[in-house]
Amino acid sequence: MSITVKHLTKYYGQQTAVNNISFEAKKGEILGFLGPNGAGKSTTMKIITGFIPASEGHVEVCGMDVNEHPIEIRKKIGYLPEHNPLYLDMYVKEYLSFVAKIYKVKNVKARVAEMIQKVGLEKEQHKRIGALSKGYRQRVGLAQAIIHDPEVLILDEPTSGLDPNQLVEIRALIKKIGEEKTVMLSTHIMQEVEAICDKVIIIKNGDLVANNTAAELQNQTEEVVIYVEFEGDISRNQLKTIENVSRVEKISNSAFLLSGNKQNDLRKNIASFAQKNELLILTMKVEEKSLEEVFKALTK
Ligand SMILES: Nc1ncnc2c1ncn2[C@@H]1O[C@H](COP(=O)(O)OP(=O)(O)OP(=O)(O)O)[C@@H](O)[C@H]1O
Repeated sequence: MSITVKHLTKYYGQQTAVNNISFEAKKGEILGFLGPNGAGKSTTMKIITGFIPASEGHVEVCGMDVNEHPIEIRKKIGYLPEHNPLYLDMYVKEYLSFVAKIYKVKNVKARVAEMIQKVGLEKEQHKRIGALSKGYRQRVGLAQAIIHDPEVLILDEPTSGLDPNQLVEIRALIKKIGEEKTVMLSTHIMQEVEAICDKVIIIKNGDLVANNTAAELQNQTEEVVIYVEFEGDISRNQLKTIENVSRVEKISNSAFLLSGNKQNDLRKNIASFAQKNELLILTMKVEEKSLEEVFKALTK
């Protein structure tokens, strides 16, 4: 395992920020770490990277305890903190060389040039960091996180505040990096998880509420929703009489969303209802429950 977290708890004074959570990430996996504001994501990431100590529990990175091997662990981890603490007065190349030297990277000049190319900073490489846009600062943050070729990358909200184009580019970059490394990234954005993550962990008020693949999460719900469109107008009340239909939502006079329990195949009941009432069905399809809705249900 690249990351093993067992019964991790963190108290800040009286407050329990992380409450007895356990999870693992395999080598080469991209793990999405989700939760509402204040759920405990940054706290967990800071403990994994060895920046703050746990109150209780055990964290291993690449098979090593983070408390027992703090220096070794830092060589194996690349970390992009939530508030990417860049030195704004330094130039891009100067800063990356500085970081490379801290990590005792061999052939600093070549490595910095390689990172600049990898994260797409060629055009901005001679600028002062303070003069860069948010998206380019994030790229500098990513470059510093991978400059020492770590096995594990911890990225705290790497795409927050980016414009839609930058978002797509940074996601693609993370996905590419994830082909070789284990990545754990925190986010509020469900689509991000759908787009790049192999596994999803959701926390709420410090408690772990889900640990699944994105597809498993989508299937977790008991409810099925079916979109039906009839040839003519039909009333909501009529549709409510269909066996096992628990909810009817009107889209138009002839189109509705019918909900029921997954256990019952509502489509058959809808079809026989239409037949009995001599109605013609133009469209009938099962609606995919979005991960966004699953997230809302688990964290409300
Ligand atoms: N140094 C600290 N001292 C006291 N309380 C803290 C400290 N750091 C975090 N907290 C509290 O711990 C809880 C979890 O915070 P954390 O930053 O880990 O959440 P998060 O999930 O990363 O939130 P966000 O999505 O808003 O960044 C919050 O209630 C926060 O106020």
